[in-house]
Amino acid sequence: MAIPSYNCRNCSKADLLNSGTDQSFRSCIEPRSLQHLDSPEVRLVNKNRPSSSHTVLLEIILQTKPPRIPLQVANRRNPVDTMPVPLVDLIAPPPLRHRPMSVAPHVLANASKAVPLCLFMSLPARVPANSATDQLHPYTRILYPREELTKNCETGQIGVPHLRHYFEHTGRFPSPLLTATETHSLGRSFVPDEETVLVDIVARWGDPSVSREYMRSGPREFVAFHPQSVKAAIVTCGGLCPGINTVVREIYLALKNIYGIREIYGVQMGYRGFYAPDLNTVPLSDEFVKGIQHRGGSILGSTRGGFELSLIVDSIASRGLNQVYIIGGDGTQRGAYKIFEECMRRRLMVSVVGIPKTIDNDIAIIDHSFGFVTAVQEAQRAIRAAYVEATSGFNGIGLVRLMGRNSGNISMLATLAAGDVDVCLIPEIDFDLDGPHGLLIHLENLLKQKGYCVVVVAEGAGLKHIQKAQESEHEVDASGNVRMPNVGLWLAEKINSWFSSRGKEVNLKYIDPSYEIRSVPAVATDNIMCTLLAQSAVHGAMAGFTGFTCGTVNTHHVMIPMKEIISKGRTRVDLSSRMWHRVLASTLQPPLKNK
Ligand SMILES: Nc1ncnc2c1ncn2[C@@H]1O[C@H](COP(=O)(O)OP(=O)(O)OP(=O)(O)O)[C@@H](O)[C@H]1O
Ligand SMILES: O=P(O)(O)OC[C@H]1O[C@](O)(CO)[C@@H](O)[C@@H]1O
Repeated sequence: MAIPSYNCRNCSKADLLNSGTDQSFRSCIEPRSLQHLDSPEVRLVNKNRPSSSHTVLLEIILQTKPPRIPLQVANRRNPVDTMPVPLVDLIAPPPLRHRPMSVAPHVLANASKAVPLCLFMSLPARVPANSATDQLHPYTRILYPREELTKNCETGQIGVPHLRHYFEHTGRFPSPLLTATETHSLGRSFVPDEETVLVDIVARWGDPSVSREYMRSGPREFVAFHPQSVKAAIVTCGGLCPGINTVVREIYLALKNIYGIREIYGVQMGYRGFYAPDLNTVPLSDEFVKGIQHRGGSILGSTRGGFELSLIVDSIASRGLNQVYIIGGDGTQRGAYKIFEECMRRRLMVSVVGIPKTIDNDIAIIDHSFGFVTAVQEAQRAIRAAYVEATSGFNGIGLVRLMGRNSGNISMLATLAAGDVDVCLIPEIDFDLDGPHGLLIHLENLLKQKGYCVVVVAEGAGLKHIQKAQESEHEVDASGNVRMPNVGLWLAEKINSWFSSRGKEVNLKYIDPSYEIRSVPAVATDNIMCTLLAQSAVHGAMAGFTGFTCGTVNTHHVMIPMKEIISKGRTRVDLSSRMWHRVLASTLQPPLKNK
Protein backbone atom coordinates (compact mmCIF):
# COMPACT_ATOMS: atom_id res chain seq x y z
CA MET A 1 0.00 0.00 0.00
CA ALA A 2 1.32 3.45 -0.92
CA ILE A 3 2.24 5.59 2.03
CA PRO A 4 0.24 8.83 2.09
CA SER A 5 2.48 11.84 1.84
CA TYR A 6 1.75 15.25 3.34
CA ASN A 7 3.76 18.11 2.03
CA CYS A 8 4.25 21.10 4.19
CA ARG A 9 3.70 23.74 1.57
CA ASN A 10 3.18 26.64 3.85
CA CYS A 11 6.57 26.96 5.40
CA SER A 12 8.83 29.44 3.80
CA LYS A 13 12.17 30.56 5.11
CA ALA A 14 10.53 33.72 6.43
CA ASP A 15 8.01 31.67 8.38
CA LEU A 16 10.74 29.67 9.98
CA LEU A 17 12.72 32.69 10.97
CA ASN A 18 9.63 34.33 12.43
CA SER A 19 8.83 31.28 14.50
CA GLY A 20 5.92 30.54 12.25
CA THR A 21 7.05 26.99 11.83
CA ASP A 22 4.70 25.43 14.31
CA GLN A 23 1.74 27.25 12.93
CA SER A 24 2.48 26.46 9.34
CA PHE A 25 2.87 22.83 10.21
CA ARG A 26 -0.33 22.75 12.11
CA SER A 27 -2.14 24.22 9.17
CA CYS A 28 -0.67 21.57 6.92
CA ILE A 29 -1.71 18.64 8.96
CA GLU A 30 -4.24 18.47 11.69
CA PRO A 31 -4.56 15.72 14.26
CA ARG A 32 -8.02 15.04 12.96
CA SER A 33 -6.72 13.99 9.59
CA LEU A 34 -4.46 11.47 11.23
CA GLN A 35 -7.26 10.03 13.34
CA HIS A 36 -9.13 8.86 10.31
CA LEU A 37 -6.20 7.34 8.56
CA ASP A 38 -6.35 3.69 7.78
CA SER A 39 -2.81 3.66 6.48
CA PRO A 40 -0.25 2.20 8.88
CA GLU A 41 2.23 4.92 7.97
CA VAL A 42 2.21 8.58 7.15
CA ARG A 43 5.02 10.47 5.54
CA LEU A 44 5.41 14.17 6.15
CA VAL A 45 7.76 16.16 4.04
CA ASN A 46 9.10 19.37 5.41
CA LYS A 47 10.79 21.58 2.88
CA ASN A 48 12.88 23.33 5.43
CA ARG A 49 14.16 22.57 8.86
CA PRO A 50 13.11 19.24 10.29
CA SER A 51 13.84 19.66 13.95
CA SER A 52 11.00 21.88 15.05
CA SER A 53 8.60 20.08 12.82
CA HIS A 54 9.45 16.85 14.59
CA THR A 55 8.36 18.31 17.87
CA VAL A 56 5.12 19.52 16.40
CA LEU A 57 4.57 16.18 14.77
CA LEU A 58 5.11 14.46 18.02
CA GLU A 59 2.46 16.62 19.61
CA ILE A 60 0.12 15.78 16.80
CA ILE A 61 0.76 12.09 17.16
CA LEU A 62 0.13 12.19 20.85
CA GLN A 63 -3.12 13.97 20.35
CA THR A 64 -4.37 11.30 18.01
CA LYS A 65 -6.28 8.25 19.09
CA PRO A 66 -5.05 5.64 19.22
CA PRO A 67 -1.71 7.24 20.01
CA ARG A 68 0.28 4.71 18.04
CA ILE A 69 0.81 6.00 14.54
CA PRO A 70 4.13 5.24 12.95
CA LEU A 71 5.31 8.25 11.01
CA GLN A 72 8.09 8.99 8.65
CA VAL A 73 9.50 12.45 8.62
CA ALA A 74 11.49 13.54 5.65
CA ASN A 75 13.28 16.71 4.83
CA ARG A 76 13.98 17.72 1.30
CA ARG A 77 16.87 20.03 1.87
CA ASN A 78 19.25 18.12 3.95
CA PRO A 79 20.13 14.71 2.55
CA VAL A 80 20.86 13.37 6.00
CA ASP A 81 17.33 14.07 7.07
CA THR A 82 15.77 12.68 3.98
CA MET A 83 16.30 9.28 5.50
CA PRO A 84 12.85 8.27 6.70
CA VAL A 85 12.73 8.43 10.45
CA PRO A 86 9.77 6.53 11.74
CA LEU A 87 8.33 7.36 15.09
CA VAL A 88 6.84 4.53 16.98
CA ASP A 89 5.05 3.96 20.21
CA LEU A 90 5.82 7.29 21.68
CA ILE A 91 4.29 7.34 25.06
CA ALA A 92 4.76 10.53 26.93
CA PRO A 93 3.59 11.46 30.40
CA PRO A 94 0.48 13.58 29.94
CA PRO A 95 0.13 16.43 29.58
CA LEU A 96 2.89 16.78 27.06
CA ARG A 97 3.69 20.33 26.27
CA HIS A 98 6.29 21.77 24.03
CA ARG A 99 7.34 25.17 25.11
CA PRO A 100 10.13 27.04 23.41
CA MET A 101 13.24 27.19 25.52
CA SER A 102 13.99 30.56 26.94
CA VAL A 103 16.28 31.77 29.65
CA ALA A 104 14.23 32.19 32.77
CA PRO A 105 14.66 35.78 34.03
CA HIS A 106 15.55 34.63 37.53
CA VAL A 107 18.35 32.49 36.12
CA LEU A 108 19.96 35.43 34.43
CA ALA A 109 19.38 37.77 37.31
CA ASN A 110 20.95 35.39 39.77
CA ALA A 111 23.74 34.01 37.70
CA SER A 112 26.31 35.33 40.12
CA LYS A 113 24.75 33.00 42.69
CA ALA A 114 25.85 30.14 40.52
CA VAL A 115 22.41 29.08 39.42
CA PRO A 116 22.91 26.11 37.16
CA LEU A 117 22.19 27.03 33.61
CA CYS A 118 23.30 23.73 32.25
CA LEU A 119 20.42 22.36 30.31
CA PHE A 120 19.18 18.89 29.87
CA MET A 121 17.00 17.49 27.22
CA SER A 122 14.97 14.46 27.90
CA LEU A 123 13.30 11.98 25.67
CA PRO A 124 10.21 10.69 27.36
CA ALA A 125 9.89 8.00 24.76
CA ARG A 126 9.55 4.37 25.64
CA VAL A 127 9.58 1.36 23.40
CA PRO A 128 7.73 -1.63 24.79
CA ALA A 129 9.88 -4.72 25.09
CA ASN A 130 7.89 -6.62 22.51
CA SER A 131 8.15 -3.98 19.84
CA ALA A 132 11.68 -4.86 18.82
CA THR A 133 10.29 -6.63 15.80
CA ASP A 134 8.97 -3.34 14.47
CA GLN A 135 12.54 -2.18 13.95
CA LEU A 136 11.42 1.38 14.16
CA HIS A 137 13.37 3.99 15.98
CA PRO A 138 12.05 6.74 18.21
CA TYR A 139 13.57 9.95 17.03
CA THR A 140 12.16 13.08 18.51
CA ARG A 141 13.49 14.66 21.64
CA ILE A 142 11.21 16.85 23.66
CA LEU A 143 12.57 20.12 24.89
CA TYR A 144 11.57 20.85 28.41
CA PRO A 145 11.36 24.39 29.70
CA ARG A 146 14.63 25.56 31.18
CA GLU A 147 13.23 25.87 34.69
CA GLU A 148 12.48 22.16 34.69
CA LEU A 149 15.74 21.28 33.04
CA THR A 150 17.79 23.06 35.65
CA LYS A 151 16.18 20.91 38.33
CA ASN A 152 17.69 17.90 36.62
CA CYS A 153 21.14 19.39 36.44
CA GLU A 154 23.42 16.73 37.85
CA THR A 155 26.70 18.50 37.77
CA GLY A 156 25.70 21.90 39.09
CA GLN A 157 27.59 23.61 36.30
CA ILE A 158 26.98 27.28 35.93
CA GLY A 159 26.06 28.98 32.69
CA VAL A 160 28.29 31.29 30.71
CA PRO A 161 28.88 34.30 32.96
CA HIS A 162 27.93 37.69 31.57
CA LEU A 163 29.07 41.08 32.76
CA ARG A 164 25.49 42.01 33.58
CA HIS A 165 25.52 39.28 36.24
CA TYR A 166 28.20 41.23 38.08
CA PHE A 167 27.51 44.88 37.28
CA GLU A 168 24.33 46.80 37.64
CA HIS A 169 25.03 49.03 34.68
CA THR A 170 26.48 47.38 31.63
CA GLY A 171 26.43 48.74 28.12
CA ARG A 172 23.85 47.63 25.61
CA PHE A 173 24.42 48.87 22.09
CA PRO A 174 23.04 47.62 18.81
CA SER A 175 25.73 45.53 17.16
CA PRO A 176 27.83 47.49 14.68
CA LEU A 177 26.96 44.68 12.28
CA LEU A 178 23.42 46.02 12.10
CA THR A 179 24.59 49.17 10.42
CA ALA A 180 27.53 47.62 8.58
CA THR A 181 27.78 48.02 4.88
CA GLU A 182 27.55 44.90 2.78
CA THR A 183 31.32 44.57 2.56
CA HIS A 184 31.55 44.58 6.32
CA SER A 185 28.61 42.35 7.03
CA LEU A 186 30.73 39.25 7.48
CA GLY A 187 29.37 37.08 10.25
CA ARG A 188 26.22 39.11 10.46
CA SER A 189 23.70 36.34 11.08
CA PHE A 190 22.93 36.90 14.73
CA VAL A 191 22.74 34.03 17.15
CA PRO A 192 20.17 34.29 19.95
CA ASP A 193 21.30 33.40 23.47
CA GLU A 194 18.67 30.68 23.53
CA GLU A 195 20.44 28.77 20.76
CA THR A 196 22.38 25.85 22.14
CA VAL A 197 24.37 22.88 20.91
CA LEU A 198 23.74 19.39 22.21
CA VAL A 199 26.66 17.48 23.64
CA ASP A 200 25.38 13.94 23.93
CA ILE A 201 24.06 13.12 20.53
CA VAL A 202 24.24 9.36 20.62
CA ALA A 203 21.01 7.89 21.90
CA ARG A 204 20.05 4.34 22.63
CA TRP A 205 16.70 3.08 21.53
CA GLY A 206 14.49 2.61 24.51
CA ASP A 207 16.65 4.50 26.98
CA PRO A 208 15.62 7.91 28.18
CA SER A 209 18.08 10.29 26.59
CA VAL A 210 19.62 13.14 28.47
CA SER A 211 22.03 15.64 27.05
CA ARG A 212 23.96 18.64 28.21
CA GLU A 213 24.03 21.62 25.94
CA TYR A 214 26.15 24.72 25.58
CA MET A 215 25.44 28.21 24.37
CA ARG A 216 26.15 28.59 20.71
CA SER A 217 28.82 31.13 19.77
CA GLY A 218 28.25 33.84 17.24
CA PRO A 219 27.46 37.51 16.85
CA ARG A 220 24.76 38.90 19.10
CA GLU A 221 22.33 41.60 18.08
CA PHE A 222 23.35 43.73 21.04
CA VAL A 223 26.86 44.22 22.31
CA ALA A 224 28.01 45.23 25.77
CA PHE A 225 30.90 47.43 24.63
CA HIS A 226 30.89 50.51 22.52
CA PRO A 227 33.65 49.83 20.00
CA GLN A 228 35.44 53.06 20.87
CA SER A 229 35.68 52.00 24.51
CA VAL A 230 37.34 48.66 23.85
CA LYS A 231 40.94 48.06 24.80
CA ALA A 232 41.82 44.45 24.08
CA ALA A 233 44.87 42.31 24.79
CA ILE A 234 45.90 38.89 23.51
CA VAL A 235 48.31 36.57 25.30
CA THR A 236 49.66 33.11 24.40
CA CYS A 237 50.85 30.70 27.12
CA GLY A 238 52.27 27.19 27.50
CA GLY A 239 53.91 25.02 24.81
CA LEU A 240 53.76 25.85 21.14
CA CYS A 241 51.02 24.54 18.93
CA PRO A 242 50.36 24.94 15.20
CA GLY A 243 47.87 27.72 14.55
CA ILE A 244 48.63 30.08 17.45
CA ASN A 245 49.53 32.89 15.06
CA THR A 246 46.34 32.38 13.11
CA VAL A 247 44.30 32.79 16.28
CA VAL A 248 46.19 35.97 17.21
CA ARG A 249 45.73 37.40 13.73
CA GLU A 250 42.07 36.50 13.48
CA ILE A 251 41.22 37.94 16.89
CA TYR A 252 42.89 41.16 15.78
CA LEU A 253 41.09 41.16 12.42
CA ALA A 254 37.69 40.32 13.91
CA LEU A 255 37.99 43.11 16.48
CA LYS A 256 39.18 45.60 13.92
CA ASN A 257 37.20 44.68 10.82
CA ILE A 258 33.96 43.37 12.27
CA TYR A 259 33.63 45.67 15.28
CA GLY A 260 35.80 48.63 14.34
CA ILE A 261 38.07 48.41 17.38
CA ARG A 262 41.38 50.20 17.25
CA GLU A 263 43.19 49.50 20.51
CA ILE A 264 44.41 45.91 20.37
CA TYR A 265 47.60 44.79 22.09
CA GLY A 266 49.72 41.66 22.16
CA VAL A 267 51.22 40.60 25.49
CA GLN A 268 54.69 39.16 25.06
CA MET A 269 55.93 35.87 26.46
CA GLY A 270 52.85 34.54 28.20
CA TYR A 271 51.44 35.58 31.56
CA ARG A 272 54.67 37.19 32.72
CA GLY A 273 54.37 39.68 29.84
CA PHE A 274 51.63 41.47 31.77
CA TYR A 275 54.03 42.66 34.42
CA ALA A 276 57.70 41.81 33.74
CA PRO A 277 59.68 45.07 33.33
CA ASP A 278 61.81 43.68 30.53
CA LEU A 279 58.82 42.63 28.39
CA ASN A 280 56.61 44.77 26.23
CA THR A 281 52.97 44.92 25.35
CA VAL A 282 52.92 45.58 21.63
CA PRO A 283 50.16 47.40 19.78
CA LEU A 284 48.89 45.11 17.03
CA SER A 285 48.53 46.44 13.52
CA ASP A 286 47.82 45.13 10.04
CA GLU A 287 51.54 45.19 9.41
CA PHE A 288 52.28 43.22 12.59
CA VAL A 289 49.87 40.39 11.76
CA LYS A 290 50.57 40.30 8.03
CA GLY A 291 51.28 36.74 6.90
CA ILE A 292 51.82 35.39 10.43
CA GLN A 293 49.27 32.66 9.82
CA HIS A 294 51.83 30.97 7.58
CA ARG A 295 54.37 30.72 10.36
CA GLY A 296 54.70 28.24 13.19
CA GLY A 297 55.30 29.28 16.79
CA SER A 298 53.87 32.33 18.50
CA ILE A 299 54.58 35.80 17.18
CA LEU A 300 54.00 37.08 20.72
CA GLY A 301 56.16 34.45 22.40
CA SER A 302 54.77 31.81 24.74
CA THR A 303 56.19 30.65 28.06
CA ARG A 304 55.46 28.45 31.02
CA GLY A 305 55.32 29.68 34.61
CA GLY A 306 55.16 33.32 35.65
CA PHE A 307 51.56 33.28 36.77
CA GLU A 308 51.33 36.08 39.32
CA LEU A 309 47.65 36.73 39.73
CA SER A 310 47.67 40.06 41.45
CA LEU A 311 50.43 41.49 39.23
CA ILE A 312 48.55 40.36 36.13
CA VAL A 313 45.26 41.89 37.27
CA ASP A 314 47.05 45.06 38.41
CA SER A 315 48.38 45.33 34.90
CA ILE A 316 44.93 44.76 33.36
CA ALA A 317 43.51 47.48 35.59
CA SER A 318 46.29 50.02 35.10
CA ARG A 319 46.26 49.61 31.33
CA GLY A 320 42.48 49.92 31.24
CA LEU A 321 42.05 46.64 29.38
CA ASN A 322 38.44 45.47 29.12
CA GLN A 323 38.84 42.42 26.87
CA VAL A 324 41.55 39.83 27.48
CA TYR A 325 41.99 36.89 25.11
CA ILE A 326 44.04 34.08 26.64
CA ILE A 327 45.30 31.33 24.34
CA GLY A 328 46.60 28.24 26.11
CA GLY A 329 46.11 24.72 27.41
CA ASP A 330 44.71 23.31 30.61
CA GLY A 331 47.11 25.21 32.88
CA THR A 332 46.47 28.44 31.02
CA GLN A 333 42.69 28.04 31.33
CA ARG A 334 43.09 27.55 35.08
CA GLY A 335 45.02 30.78 35.23
CA ALA A 336 42.45 32.52 33.03
CA TYR A 337 39.66 31.50 35.37
CA LYS A 338 41.53 32.97 38.32
CA ILE A 339 42.04 36.21 36.37
CA PHE A 340 38.33 36.30 35.59
CA GLU A 341 37.40 35.77 39.25
CA GLU A 342 39.86 38.38 40.42
CA CYS A 343 38.62 40.92 37.86
CA MET A 344 35.05 40.39 39.04
CA ARG A 345 36.13 40.61 42.67
CA ARG A 346 37.88 43.92 42.00
CA ARG A 347 34.85 45.15 40.05
CA LEU A 348 36.79 45.41 36.80
CA MET A 349 34.41 45.16 33.87
CA VAL A 350 36.56 42.82 31.79
CA SER A 351 35.62 40.07 29.39
CA VAL A 352 38.10 37.28 29.98
CA VAL A 353 38.04 34.73 27.16
CA GLY A 354 39.95 31.46 26.84
CA ILE A 355 40.93 29.87 23.56
CA PRO A 356 42.01 26.28 24.18
CA LYS A 357 45.41 25.40 22.74
CA THR A 358 47.31 22.17 23.18
CA ILE A 359 48.70 19.57 20.85
CA ASP A 360 48.06 17.00 23.58
CA ASN A 361 44.31 17.46 22.95
CA ASP A 362 43.61 16.88 26.63
CA ILE A 363 41.10 19.65 27.25
CA ALA A 364 37.71 18.37 28.36
CA ILE A 365 34.38 18.82 26.60
CA ILE A 366 35.60 20.17 23.26
CA ASP A 367 35.86 17.97 20.16
CA HIS A 368 39.55 18.74 19.80
CA SER A 369 41.85 21.69 20.16
CA PHE A 370 43.34 23.58 17.23
CA GLY A 371 46.72 22.39 15.97
CA PHE A 372 46.01 18.82 16.97
CA VAL A 373 45.28 17.68 13.41
CA THR A 374 48.52 19.27 12.22
CA ALA A 375 50.48 17.60 15.03
CA VAL A 376 48.94 14.21 14.17
CA GLN A 377 49.81 14.72 10.52
CA GLU A 378 53.43 15.52 11.36
CA ALA A 379 53.61 12.59 13.78
CA GLN A 380 52.33 10.34 11.05
CA ARG A 381 55.24 11.39 8.83
CA ALA A 382 57.64 10.17 11.50
CA ILE A 383 55.81 6.85 11.65
CA ARG A 384 56.00 6.58 7.89
CA ALA A 385 59.78 7.08 8.05
CA ALA A 386 60.05 4.44 10.77
CA TYR A 387 58.07 2.02 8.62
CA VAL A 388 60.34 2.62 5.62
CA GLU A 389 63.43 2.06 7.75
CA ALA A 390 62.01 -1.04 9.44
CA THR A 391 60.86 -2.70 6.22
CA SER A 392 64.17 -2.00 4.50
CA GLY A 393 66.45 -3.48 7.15
CA PHE A 394 67.05 -7.03 8.35
CA ASN A 395 64.78 -7.64 11.36
CA GLY A 396 64.01 -3.96 11.28
CA ILE A 397 62.34 -2.29 14.23
CA GLY A 398 61.06 1.26 13.80
CA LEU A 399 60.56 3.00 17.12
CA VAL A 400 58.88 6.42 17.27
CA ARG A 401 58.50 8.56 20.36
CA LEU A 402 55.76 11.17 20.29
CA MET A 403 54.75 13.98 22.63
CA GLY A 404 52.03 13.43 25.20
CA ARG A 405 53.02 13.18 28.82
CA ASN A 406 49.63 12.47 30.34
CA SER A 407 47.51 11.66 27.38
CA GLY A 408 48.16 9.39 24.41
CA ASN A 409 45.90 11.25 22.00
CA ILE A 410 48.60 12.13 19.46
CA SER A 411 50.03 8.60 19.47
CA MET A 412 46.58 7.04 19.22
CA LEU A 413 45.45 9.07 16.23
CA ALA A 414 48.81 9.10 14.46
CA THR A 415 48.81 5.29 14.76
CA LEU A 416 45.35 5.13 13.29
CA ALA A 417 46.27 7.57 10.53
CA ALA A 418 49.48 5.79 9.57
CA GLY A 419 48.09 2.26 9.54
CA ASP A 420 51.64 0.85 9.73
CA VAL A 421 51.97 0.50 13.49
CA ASP A 422 52.21 -2.84 15.30
CA VAL A 423 52.33 -1.57 18.86
CA CYS A 424 51.08 1.72 20.27
CA LEU A 425 52.11 2.41 23.86
CA ILE A 426 50.35 5.30 25.58
CA PRO A 427 50.43 6.59 29.17
CA GLU A 428 46.96 5.20 29.81
CA ILE A 429 47.93 1.54 29.29
CA ASP A 430 49.81 -0.69 31.64
CA PHE A 431 52.10 -3.12 29.86
CA ASP A 432 54.73 -5.67 30.82
CA LEU A 433 58.11 -5.68 29.17
CA ASP A 434 59.33 -9.17 29.99
CA GLY A 435 57.50 -12.46 30.45
CA PRO A 436 55.58 -14.70 28.03
CA HIS A 437 52.98 -12.04 27.21
CA GLY A 438 55.20 -8.99 27.52
CA LEU A 439 56.23 -6.49 24.86
CA LEU A 440 59.64 -8.01 24.05
CA ILE A 441 58.30 -11.50 23.22
CA HIS A 442 55.59 -9.86 21.15
CA LEU A 443 58.20 -7.98 19.14
CA GLU A 444 60.13 -11.18 18.62
CA ASN A 445 56.99 -12.89 17.31
CA LEU A 446 56.33 -10.00 14.96
CA LEU A 447 59.85 -10.24 13.56
CA LYS A 448 59.35 -13.97 13.04
CA GLN A 449 56.04 -13.42 11.25
CA LYS A 450 56.76 -10.30 9.20
CA GLY A 451 60.46 -9.60 9.42
CA TYR A 452 59.90 -6.09 10.78
CA CYS A 453 57.74 -4.11 13.22
CA VAL A 454 56.84 -0.53 14.06
CA VAL A 455 56.34 0.69 17.64
CA VAL A 456 54.96 4.06 18.71
CA VAL A 457 55.54 5.17 22.28
CA ALA A 458 54.07 8.29 23.85
CA GLU A 459 56.25 10.45 26.07
CA GLY A 460 54.47 9.44 29.29
CA ALA A 461 54.06 5.71 28.55
CA GLY A 462 55.66 2.95 30.59
CA LEU A 463 56.88 5.26 33.33
CA LYS A 464 56.64 2.56 35.97
CA HIS A 465 59.39 0.66 34.17
CA ILE A 466 61.86 3.45 34.20
CA GLN A 467 63.85 3.42 37.35
CA LYS A 468 64.42 7.11 37.22
CA ALA A 469 60.69 7.76 37.17
CA GLN A 470 60.40 8.05 40.90
CA GLU A 471 63.15 10.63 41.14
CA SER A 472 62.01 12.49 38.06
CA GLU A 473 58.52 12.87 39.45
CA HIS A 474 60.01 15.62 41.55
CA GLU A 475 61.43 17.38 38.52
CA VAL A 476 58.94 19.89 37.26
CA ASP A 477 58.94 22.68 34.69
CA ALA A 478 58.19 26.35 35.39
CA SER A 479 54.46 25.64 35.32
CA GLY A 480 54.72 22.70 37.69
CA ASN A 481 54.35 20.00 35.01
CA VAL A 482 56.34 16.84 35.73
CA ARG A 483 59.34 16.39 33.43
CA MET A 484 59.37 12.94 31.92
CA PRO A 485 62.43 10.73 31.50
CA ASN A 486 62.99 9.82 27.85
CA VAL A 487 60.97 6.62 27.41
CA GLY A 488 62.00 6.32 23.75
CA LEU A 489 65.73 6.10 24.41
CA TRP A 490 65.12 3.81 27.37
CA LEU A 491 62.93 1.47 25.32
CA ALA A 492 65.40 1.43 22.42
CA GLU A 493 68.13 0.37 24.80
CA LYS A 494 65.94 -2.33 26.38
CA ILE A 495 64.94 -3.80 23.03
CA ASN A 496 68.50 -3.83 21.68
CA SER A 497 70.00 -5.45 24.78
CA TRP A 498 67.22 -8.05 25.07
CA PHE A 499 67.64 -9.25 21.47
CA SER A 500 71.40 -9.13 21.76
CA SER A 501 71.26 -11.27 24.94
CA ARG A 502 69.34 -13.86 22.91
CA GLY A 503 71.88 -13.69 20.10
CA LYS A 504 69.41 -12.24 17.63
CA GLU A 505 70.35 -9.51 15.22
CA VAL A 506 67.87 -6.65 15.00
CA ASN A 507 68.13 -3.25 13.34
CA LEU A 508 66.39 -0.71 15.47
CA LYS A 509 65.88 2.80 14.10
CA TYR A 510 64.74 5.34 16.67
CA ILE A 511 62.91 8.44 15.49
CA ASP A 512 61.86 11.27 17.77
CA PRO A 513 60.17 14.11 15.87
CA SER A 514 59.98 15.91 19.21
CA TYR A 515 59.21 19.63 18.76
CA GLU A 516 58.82 19.26 15.00
CA ILE A 517 55.22 18.19 15.36
CA ARG A 518 54.21 21.39 17.14
CA SER A 519 56.43 24.04 15.60
CA VAL A 520 55.09 23.76 12.05
CA PRO A 521 52.40 26.04 10.59
CA ALA A 522 48.86 24.75 10.84
CA VAL A 523 47.29 22.71 8.05
CA ALA A 524 44.18 24.05 6.34
CA THR A 525 41.60 22.46 8.63
CA ASP A 526 43.40 23.75 11.71
CA ASN A 527 43.73 27.22 10.21
CA ILE A 528 40.01 27.30 9.52
CA MET A 529 39.31 26.16 13.05
CA CYS A 530 41.60 28.89 14.42
CA THR A 531 39.75 31.52 12.42
CA LEU A 532 36.34 30.39 13.63
CA LEU A 533 37.51 30.11 17.24
CA ALA A 534 38.94 33.61 17.11
CA GLN A 535 35.73 35.04 15.71
CA SER A 536 33.67 33.17 18.31
CA ALA A 537 35.88 34.58 21.05
CA VAL A 538 35.45 38.13 19.79
CA HIS A 539 31.69 37.84 19.31
CA GLY A 540 31.33 36.44 22.84
CA ALA A 541 33.47 39.13 24.44
CA MET A 542 31.74 41.92 22.53
CA ALA A 543 28.38 40.58 23.70
CA GLY A 544 29.62 40.90 27.28
CA PHE A 545 30.19 37.24 28.08
CA THR A 546 33.19 36.59 30.29
CA GLY A 547 34.91 33.69 32.04
CA PHE A 548 34.27 31.38 29.13
CA THR A 549 36.31 29.24 26.79
CA CYS A 550 35.54 28.83 23.11
CA GLY A 551 35.50 25.44 21.50
CA THR A 552 33.70 23.08 19.21
CA VAL A 553 31.21 20.55 20.47
CA ASN A 554 29.89 18.18 17.85
CA THR A 555 31.53 20.44 15.26
CA HIS A 556 29.55 23.50 16.37
CA HIS A 557 31.20 26.47 18.02
CA VAL A 558 30.10 27.05 21.59
CA MET A 559 30.97 29.05 24.70
CA ILE A 560 31.80 26.87 27.68
CA PRO A 561 32.06 28.26 31.20
CA MET A 562 35.76 28.14 32.11
CA LYS A 563 34.82 26.72 35.47
CA GLU A 564 33.35 23.69 33.82
CA ILE A 565 36.36 23.11 31.58
CA ILE A 566 38.83 23.24 34.44
CA SER A 567 36.67 21.26 36.86
CA LYS A 568 36.92 18.30 34.53
CA GLY A 569 40.73 18.38 34.46
CA ARG A 570 42.93 17.03 31.70
CA THR A 571 41.29 14.30 29.68
CA ARG A 572 42.98 11.00 28.88
CA VAL A 573 42.38 8.28 26.34
CA ASP A 574 39.45 6.14 27.42
CA LEU A 575 40.60 2.54 26.99
CA SER A 576 37.01 1.37 26.70
CA SER A 577 36.29 3.86 23.92
CA ARG A 578 35.60 2.82 20.38
CA MET A 579 38.55 4.91 19.24
CA TRP A 580 41.01 2.92 21.29
CA HIS A 581 39.37 -0.31 20.13
CA ARG A 582 39.86 0.86 16.55
CA VAL A 583 43.55 1.30 17.28
CA LEU A 584 43.71 -2.24 18.66
CA ALA A 585 41.97 -3.48 15.53
CA SER A 586 44.53 -1.64 13.41
CA THR A 587 47.65 -2.75 15.31
CA LEU A 588 46.40 -6.17 16.43
CA GLN A 589 48.42 -5.65 19.58
CA PRO A 590 47.61 -7.98 22.48
CA PRO A 591 47.13 -6.72 26.07
CA LEU A 592 50.91 -7.13 26.67
CA LYS A 593 50.22 -8.22 30.23
CA ASN A 594 51.35 -11.48 31.80
CA LYS A 595 48.27 -11.69 33.96
N1 LIG B 1 46.63 25.94 38.25
C1 LIG B 1 47.10 27.05 37.68
N2 LIG B 1 46.70 28.25 38.10
C2 LIG B 1 47.15 29.39 37.52
N3 LIG B 1 48.00 29.40 36.49
C3 LIG B 1 48.43 28.23 36.01
C4 LIG B 1 48.01 26.99 36.57
N4 LIG B 1 48.61 25.99 35.91
C5 LIG B 1 49.39 26.59 34.97
N5 LIG B 1 49.28 27.92 35.04
C6 LIG B 1 49.95 28.90 34.19
O1 LIG B 1 49.48 28.78 32.85
C7 LIG B 1 50.56 28.92 31.94
C8 LIG B 1 50.64 27.73 31.02
O2 LIG B 1 50.58 26.52 31.77
P1 LIG B 1 51.31 25.18 31.26
O3 LIG B 1 52.75 25.45 31.08
O4 LIG B 1 50.92 24.09 32.16
O5 LIG B 1 50.74 24.98 29.80
P2 LIG B 1 49.30 24.64 29.29
O6 LIG B 1 48.48 25.87 29.30
O7 LIG B 1 48.75 23.50 30.07
O8 LIG B 1 49.57 24.27 27.79
P3 LIG B 1 50.30 22.97 27.19
O9 LIG B 1 49.23 22.06 26.78
O10 LIG B 1 51.07 23.51 26.08
O11 LIG B 1 51.15 22.36 28.25
C9 LIG B 1 51.81 29.12 32.75
O12 LIG B 1 52.11 30.48 32.75
C10 LIG B 1 51.44 28.63 34.15
O13 LIG B 1 52.11 29.34 35.16
O1 LIG C 1 59.43 21.14 26.43
P1 LIG C 1 58.20 21.87 26.73
O2 LIG C 1 58.06 23.17 26.05
O3 LIG C 1 57.92 21.97 28.18
O4 LIG C 1 56.99 21.05 26.11
C1 LIG C 1 56.82 19.66 26.21
C2 LIG C 1 55.39 19.35 26.46
O5 LIG C 1 54.53 20.22 25.79
C3 LIG C 1 53.50 19.52 25.13
O6 LIG C 1 53.79 19.57 23.79
C4 LIG C 1 52.17 20.18 25.36
O7 LIG C 1 51.87 20.22 26.70
C5 LIG C 1 53.58 18.10 25.70
O8 LIG C 1 53.16 17.11 24.81
C6 LIG C 1 55.02 17.99 26.02
O9 LIG C 1 55.23 17.10 27.06
